[in-house]
Amino acid sequence: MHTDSTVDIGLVLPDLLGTYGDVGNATVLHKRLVWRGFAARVVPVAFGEPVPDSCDVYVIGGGEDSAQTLAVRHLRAHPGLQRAAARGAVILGVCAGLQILGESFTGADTVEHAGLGLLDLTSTPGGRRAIGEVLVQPDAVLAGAGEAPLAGLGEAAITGFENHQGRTRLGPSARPLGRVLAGTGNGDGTEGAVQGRIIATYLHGPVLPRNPHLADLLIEWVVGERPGPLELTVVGQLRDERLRACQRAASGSGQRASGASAARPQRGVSS
Ligand SMILES: NC(=O)CC[C@H](N)C(=O)O
Repeated sequence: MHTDSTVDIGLVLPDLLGTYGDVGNATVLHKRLVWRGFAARVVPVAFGEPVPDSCDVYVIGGGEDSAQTLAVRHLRAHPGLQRAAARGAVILGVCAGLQILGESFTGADTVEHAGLGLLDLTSTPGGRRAIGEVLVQPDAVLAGAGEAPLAGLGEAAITGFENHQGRTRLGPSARPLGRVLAGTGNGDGTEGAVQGRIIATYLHGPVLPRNPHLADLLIEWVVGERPGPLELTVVGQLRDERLRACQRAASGSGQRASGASAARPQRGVSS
């Protein structure tokens, strides 16, 4: 159980990394904590400010290549996030955030930029921009032989919206968040990355309002116990609507990812 009185949610560089409402991920964590009776606050960290290492959980969103390059320079110059990760802080990275948390990324400038080295992954530009709805089957269901399922995430599908040029290759220390059933994700049939208490994904939406089970997994890691259920009709409606849109994309178009997952049966896809 978390012992401090207040859960601090670090909102990392929302002025640079906040495309598609990604800052809403911090709002969702805050609300879902407060509704369960936890004291919580969002701690925005603006460009130019030092990065505190004291937060319990950090969210870092997406952005265009130029903003992403500025952001990584800032985060390397003020390594509070890296110190927090070393003591086990929970981190959610989205799109540019995913790439920044990795070992390196190459953007439109064709320069390889060093990342923060918190995730064993590298990102390089793909052939065409990946844009559209994404449907992901969590590895909790489709863990490979010898792989332990990602405890706490359950079988429910993850949905989101992607818009990125980068493709990401995971190293042996990271595992994917799931398998792509519609969309592109990492570009090899997998989506996102999990390593220790860090989860990263290409999914905007933002991802946490659309996937409350993912929000609650992060909260479980932060507070040290499984949070109780929240019955929120509007959240269920949003989830159902976005799942239907993703399933249409999965069954219809040429949006499917290249890679093994596209051929996998859609067993266990649930909300
Ligand atoms: N949406 C994003 O965060 C984009 C990330 C990165 N600039 C890319 O295009 O791959």
